Amino acid sequence: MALSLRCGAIRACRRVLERAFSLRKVHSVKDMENTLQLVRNIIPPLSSTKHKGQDGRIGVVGGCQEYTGAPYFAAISALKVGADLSHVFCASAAAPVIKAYSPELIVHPVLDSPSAVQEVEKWLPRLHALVVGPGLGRDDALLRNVQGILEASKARDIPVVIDADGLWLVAQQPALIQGYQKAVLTPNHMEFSRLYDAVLRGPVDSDDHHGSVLRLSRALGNVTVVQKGERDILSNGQQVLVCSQEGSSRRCGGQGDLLSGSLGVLVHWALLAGPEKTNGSSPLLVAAFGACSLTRQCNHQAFQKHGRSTTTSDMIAEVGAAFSKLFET
Ligand SMILES: NC(=O)C1=CN([C@@H]2O[C@H](COP(=O)(O)OP(=O)(O)OC[C@H]3O[C@@H](n4cnc5c(N)ncnc54)[C@H](O)[C@@H]3O)[C@@H](O)[C@H]2O)[C@@H](O)CC1
Ligand SMILES: Nc1ncnc2c1ncn2[C@@H]1O[C@H](COP(=O)(O)OP(=O)(O)OP(=O)(O)O)[C@@H](O)[C@H]1O
Ligand SMILES: [Mg+2]
Repeated sequence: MALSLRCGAIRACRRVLERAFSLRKVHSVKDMENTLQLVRNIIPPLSSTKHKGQDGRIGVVGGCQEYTGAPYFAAISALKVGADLSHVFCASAAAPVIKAYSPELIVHPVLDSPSAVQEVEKWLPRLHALVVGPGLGRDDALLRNVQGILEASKARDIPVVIDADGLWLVAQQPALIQGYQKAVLTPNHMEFSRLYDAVLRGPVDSDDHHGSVLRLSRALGNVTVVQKGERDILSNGQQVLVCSQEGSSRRCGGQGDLLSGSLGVLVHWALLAGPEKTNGSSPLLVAAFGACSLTRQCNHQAFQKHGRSTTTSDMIAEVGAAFSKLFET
């Protein structure tokens, strides 16, 4: 009798747990779908009445002697997502290489010039968003110039996506973006730990990913933070979103550059669309969710075709189809 009661209780308990688990799963899939719908709302319609430039003029600040692939991946991804013009502001040694990768990019060999800040500043009135950091490297003189470019961008209220070595700079000087509401940071695992340690003066709590992203965002004055990983965790210090769009197990270099370049365009579109299109959610969070989903979907599609040999170029070739699948359904 006692035994059968105990078995019954265990079965009931198991049912409750299974239900709770499946509800949580359904709920999170529903959340993802709701947020994808908000991304669809911010995408500008294609129209025959628009002129070149209206759907986005994006600048990537990065590229040095060692790294030419990263700024190329970011800038070409911006174009493939739907920007009309994509500029790269890089060190002089990187410029001919990046130009040779693609005739579609506008490449300015200015970052190591003594007048780098003024050279980039001339273009700022014509740019809708900047992506700062892919392939920038950590040379002190270049970083000083990028500091000036960030200050000039903030003064003009230009949205900035900060990635890779741009995050290295922010970890040295968090005040550079403290409280800037048009900044989105896209750290990978290492970049997140470095930034967290610099800003919160302690190690990340590896058992509390959501809380860690939320705390970093709050400590930076509600700057939007996207922690990339097995699941991407996004926060503006008030809300936390999780993107677990199916990708693959292939982790070749350059996927983060695809994400930051795409995000440059989506941030511009989201801010242009305004909060009524995002149903009260932060436009920057919606844009970031769109870029994370798109990158992971590109990874998924490329992996279906190329398996272990998948590279970031294969993922970029999937941007159009992945975009249609996620956002033009
Ligand atoms: N083709 C190119 O030109 C590329 C250049 N890149 C550039 O390379 C520079 C350095 O970027 P890194 O991302 O290497 O930055 P870091 O120098 O901070 O190194 C990150 C390190 O962390 C490791 N790592 C990543 N995820 C991890 C995890 N979950 N757990 C433990 N370790 C982990 C990586 O293997 C890497 O060695 C940047 O300028 C970046 O833009 C990259 O974007 C990749 C492609
Ligand atoms: N374990 C994982 N499983 C699935 N997707 C992942 C995983 N880790 C990262 N990603 C995805 O890969 C993309 C790039 O993240 P990653 O952490 O590789 O950036 P990164 O290190 O900055 O890349 P890059 O080489 O361009 O600098 C993101 O879209 C992220 O969601
Ligand atoms: Mg990176």
